[in-house]
Amino acid sequence: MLKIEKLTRRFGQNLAVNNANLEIPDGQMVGIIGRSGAGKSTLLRLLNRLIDPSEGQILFGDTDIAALKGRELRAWRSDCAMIFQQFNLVGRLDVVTNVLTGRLYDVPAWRSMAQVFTPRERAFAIQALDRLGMAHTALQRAETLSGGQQQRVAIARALAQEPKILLADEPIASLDPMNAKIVMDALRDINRQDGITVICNLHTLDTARNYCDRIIGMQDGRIVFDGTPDLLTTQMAREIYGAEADEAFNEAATSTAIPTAPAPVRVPA
Ligand SMILES: Nc1ncnc2c1ncn2[C@@H]1O[C@H](COP(=O)(O)OP(=O)(O)OP(=O)(O)O)[C@@H](O)[C@H]1O
Repeated sequence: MLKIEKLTRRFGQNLAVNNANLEIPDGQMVGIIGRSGAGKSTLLRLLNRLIDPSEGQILFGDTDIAALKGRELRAWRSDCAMIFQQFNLVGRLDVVTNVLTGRLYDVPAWRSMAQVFTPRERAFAIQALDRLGMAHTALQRAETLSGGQQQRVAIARALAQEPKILLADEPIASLDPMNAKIVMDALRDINRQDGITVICNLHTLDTARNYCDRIIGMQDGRIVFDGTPDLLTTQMAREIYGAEADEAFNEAATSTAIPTAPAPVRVPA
């Protein structure tokens, strides 16, 4: 169980996360929605301690996450893998090495600097890639992959950490609908098959509704909705998104619906 109590993060006078309380049982798939600047990314970054809370508590079981330091903090960051909108792969490195960096917390410094990994670690990385349908790209440089493929590699890298929680910060915001669906299906499979808790910031409402057991709505740093998708009325969703409601409701733009025809190919001039 992940529990946050009165969690607050200030940037100067700005309350990015304001007195948030949540209990997330193991194995849930949670979508966080809200307009730009609502505090979604800050909440995720607090959870894996990329940033520190100004006030409040983060508890995982009996562990006080906000108090962790040094090796224990590194172990928590590894337990709590994160994927990002922009994938954050090292473009000039091959795919399998990118995935292996997911295990660096567990590898002595000299081996990580020299990028020396054991056959067992390599086999584990290939297995993670295979789950995402990406094993055939193992020796390709990451920068040669499409955005959708890069995000699948980023998920494989997260899996290589053997996390308990997977945090995803707008994982499909840069992807076309077909790739968005592949990535969301992969996150759901990992959640269902491995029992890993998935907490995912999502901009489009229909994606949150289609994939998540639970939706959390944020507005100006506060949690203003917390419930199952069927409890989120259109009126409530419109209030959460405010001026961005039309964009968030616009399924054609970034939703996970499969397009009926292939996207047009742009021919270079
Ligand atoms: N490092 C920072 N320094 C100063 N202010 C910050 C910082 N990070 C976030 N903020 C502010 O905190 C608030 C919440 O930002 P956050 O990125 O968490 O929102 P968000 O809901 O994830 O938005 P988006 O969907 O645009 O990513 C915003 O007002 C933002 O400007």
